[in-house]
Amino acid sequence: MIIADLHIHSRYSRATSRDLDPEHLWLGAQYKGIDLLGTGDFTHPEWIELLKENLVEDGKGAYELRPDLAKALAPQVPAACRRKVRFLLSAEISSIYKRHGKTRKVHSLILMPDFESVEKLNQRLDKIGNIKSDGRPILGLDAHDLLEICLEVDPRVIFIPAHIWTPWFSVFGSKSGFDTLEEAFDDLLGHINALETGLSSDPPMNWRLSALDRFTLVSHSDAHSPAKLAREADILNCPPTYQDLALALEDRQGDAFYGTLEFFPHEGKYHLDGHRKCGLRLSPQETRDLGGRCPKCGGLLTVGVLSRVEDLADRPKGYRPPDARPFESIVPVAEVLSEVLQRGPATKGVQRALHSLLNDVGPELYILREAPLDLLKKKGGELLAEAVSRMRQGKVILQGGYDGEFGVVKLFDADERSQIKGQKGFWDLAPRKKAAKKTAPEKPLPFLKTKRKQKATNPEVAPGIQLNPEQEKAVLHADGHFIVRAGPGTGKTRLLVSRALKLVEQGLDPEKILLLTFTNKAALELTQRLAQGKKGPAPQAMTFHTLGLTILRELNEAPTRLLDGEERLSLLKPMAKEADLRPGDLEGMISRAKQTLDPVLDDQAQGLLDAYQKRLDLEKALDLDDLVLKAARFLTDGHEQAVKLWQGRWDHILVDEYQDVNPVQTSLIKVLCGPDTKVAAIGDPDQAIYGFRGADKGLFYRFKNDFPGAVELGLVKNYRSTARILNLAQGLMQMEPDPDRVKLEPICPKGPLPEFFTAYNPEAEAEWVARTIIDLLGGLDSRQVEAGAGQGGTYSAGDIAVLYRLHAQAKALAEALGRAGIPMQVAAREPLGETDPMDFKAQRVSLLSMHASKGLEFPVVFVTGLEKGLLPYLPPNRPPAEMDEERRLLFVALTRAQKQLFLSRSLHRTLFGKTTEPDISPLLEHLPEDLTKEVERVKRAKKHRQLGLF
Ligand SMILES: Nc1ncnc2c1ncn2[C@@H]1O[C@H](COP(=O)(O)OP(=O)(O)OP(=O)(O)O)[C@@H](O)[C@H]1O
Repeated sequence: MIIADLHIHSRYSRATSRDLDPEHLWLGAQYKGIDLLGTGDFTHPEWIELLKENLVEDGKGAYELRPDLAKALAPQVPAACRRKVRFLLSAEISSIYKRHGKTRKVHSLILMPDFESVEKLNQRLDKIGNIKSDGRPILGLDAHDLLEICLEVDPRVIFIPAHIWTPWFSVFGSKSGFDTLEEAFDDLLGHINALETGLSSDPPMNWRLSALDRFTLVSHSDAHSPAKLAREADILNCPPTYQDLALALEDRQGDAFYGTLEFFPHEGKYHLDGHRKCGLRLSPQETRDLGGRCPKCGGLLTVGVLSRVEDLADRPKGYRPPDARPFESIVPVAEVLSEVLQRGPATKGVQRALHSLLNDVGPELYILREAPLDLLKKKGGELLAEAVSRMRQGKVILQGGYDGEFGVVKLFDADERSQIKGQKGFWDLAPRKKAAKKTAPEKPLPFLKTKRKQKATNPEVAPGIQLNPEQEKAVLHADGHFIVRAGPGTGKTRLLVSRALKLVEQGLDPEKILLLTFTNKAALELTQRLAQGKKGPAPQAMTFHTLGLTILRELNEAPTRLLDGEERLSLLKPMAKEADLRPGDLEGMISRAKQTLDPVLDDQAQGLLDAYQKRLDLEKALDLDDLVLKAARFLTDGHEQAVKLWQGRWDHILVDEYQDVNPVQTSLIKVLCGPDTKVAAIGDPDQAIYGFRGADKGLFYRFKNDFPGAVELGLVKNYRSTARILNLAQGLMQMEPDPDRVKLEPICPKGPLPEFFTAYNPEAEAEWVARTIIDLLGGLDSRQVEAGAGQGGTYSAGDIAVLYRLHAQAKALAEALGRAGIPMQVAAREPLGETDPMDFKAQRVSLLSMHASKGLEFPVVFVTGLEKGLLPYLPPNRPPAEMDEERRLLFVALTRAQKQLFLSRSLHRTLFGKTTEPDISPLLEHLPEDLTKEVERVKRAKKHRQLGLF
């Protein structure tokens, strides 16, 4: 028989002992009596490097400590404890994701046969999330998809749902788990052969679920320090190799998997139910009687493992399946000695006694399970022998743990103890100073004390949702051109798609309908929504650029080369130098000139534009601006043939985001109109944010002139944001009066007040964002949950966006979120290179610029850097950004939020190498104070420790 402990952590995991390196693990395994040990944390790049240096293959399918290291350490191992220790490569991954509308937090234990497969897996995971900041990384990846990736990397993977009953972080967890394994793993469940039962449950509890019969029930320590190794473990009846382990777990008939060593589940932190804050420990029945609410504070009770098992069980208490494996319940030797000696398990006295037992008797598991009682009596005294004997017979006094509070397992009560002779062992003990303390209390974490209660506010939007009367009016509008003025969240995209589909439904050929938008992303989204649930051809959605290119191609005017932004800039650089201009400024000037058919330019500008155009002509190249410009010119210049081809090709042209059009785009639309073409434009002048690029929101107001006979419609019902978010956003816009603006009507409830945080510097601001996100996610690990973060948890990382004015702000934010282990992605400015297909599925916090947030929505939005200089942006040595446009940009940012909005600014800011102490953004200066709630200020930035936030 061999003992295996496959789930442990290294020093690279959060809140673990510094001693967790390969050498200490090797020593620890000998003291405990472990033959086969998981390495833990193989996803961490530094740990895996260390493992590669310090472990060698044993030639049979496992790893061992490098012989020279083992030799040097050998004198530290008592002769009675010496054994061969093998390692297998293991890791734990935390998946936090939304599935079927609920946030799930599921931990998985993964074993891989060799370094090669580990590296392949790490390469894939590295593309999906942050595996560098924590040995137990948090990914926004569905546990099912994680298993799929593992299987793709190496079908030999051993994938074990970890500690399956813990309330916060497991597949059956009461807080964020599933009711069945099928729900969690679908089609891939067949690849799972084992389940880890965790400290708070033992085999008899698991036997009550017939759904678990098919699985091997395994137990491991999940140790965060060498002392905790093997507090639970597997007993195997096979050689210590990867292959044999895999077979043992798979073969439920054979006896290669013998059984397990178990904690008394009562000692686990989540055995019973209760409310730690209120000091309430409850049985499952009591919880049920109380309706799941704490009678003292009314808060939700934490439902423990026993309750959860009873809820899901289909068999009575005491049922034992025919092929159930044996198990033994053990109490760690240090805890036994702590009772015998009546001092804390970590005290010197207990440690000394432990060492002498290791020398005289053997490793801890041998002491607990096999050592003759006579020998224990001889080496440790009668009380020790009695304690061990009681433990072996299960004669223990139990007080169940609950809501993060460890339970208590005692071997004697006070009277019994004094009746047994030879109380002390034979160890030489210093006088006792303090009463024994069972476990060191865990330090509370510095969470913000802002309490937030979350209620679902937005109505769940089903695909076939009803249009409201104003939307319907626009969808069905039949007479000529029209423009819809519609604020944020009023359903503009929905309206466009519905109108296009309605026209098809009414019998119009889909080819006669064109939808126009600005970005590839928006075009793709429209295309997908148009295709949804429809068979046959759908109307076409494309960008203005694509339209321009299509027209030029058909007219045989397509360029041989198309210059992207970067190529254009490098072409402009020498010209800019000569003219003593910044390349960016020259590019802006040229681009703006190309947004109108007849630009009015001064001589210098005209000269530069001509010179640039000559270079393009030489290379037979066009830039992106040229696509629309050239197409529009070709058609407006009266090329008869071309006009014939294109005019009236579409009966309906639907234009999204009309506030962002430029004069060339409008000219193109106009020239495409035949006598029967109807243009439907939709937009929001309050969201016009591309004036700096040549967009002209005046065109929105001039629509009726450009498209004669047009009428104006409006949408005012906002389906996205809570009333309080809208109050703030609309309050902001009052500084830009517009008699035609209509007040938005919130459909969602009031919601919480947006919170405003003032930080000392950008790092502190970023840390606040990270802490608040952890709180919103309900904690990323059990320490955070136990410190009070568990009240949140209705959100997943994908529900959250952090917005900033400049990409330069992203660094501090990404670093803080990365250190905290929060799954996140910084929106790339340029198109991404190669991405993992699973990348699209991963749920992460989005870090993106306010401009890039246009058209998106998130349940929770942070808008950071609300300072003068950033908003409005005052670039050094260049004209300041236009105040009104910056206000609209902020309006766009605020109105991305559905349920919760957080705002922040910093008292110091370093930009372009200069540190300033900026005032609050002047955009916010005149806002009534009661539109936001000020939250705690951070005075000084804390120095970062390796553990980041904590
Ligand atoms: N009639 C409706 N009933 C319920 N929900 C709706 C309705 N119309 C739109 N919505 C929902 O309102 C939200 C906002 O819609 P959409 O994204 O189309 O807004 P938008 O007007 O394009 O916003 P923005 O201008 O800010 O980008 C979406 O979640 C959408 O599903």
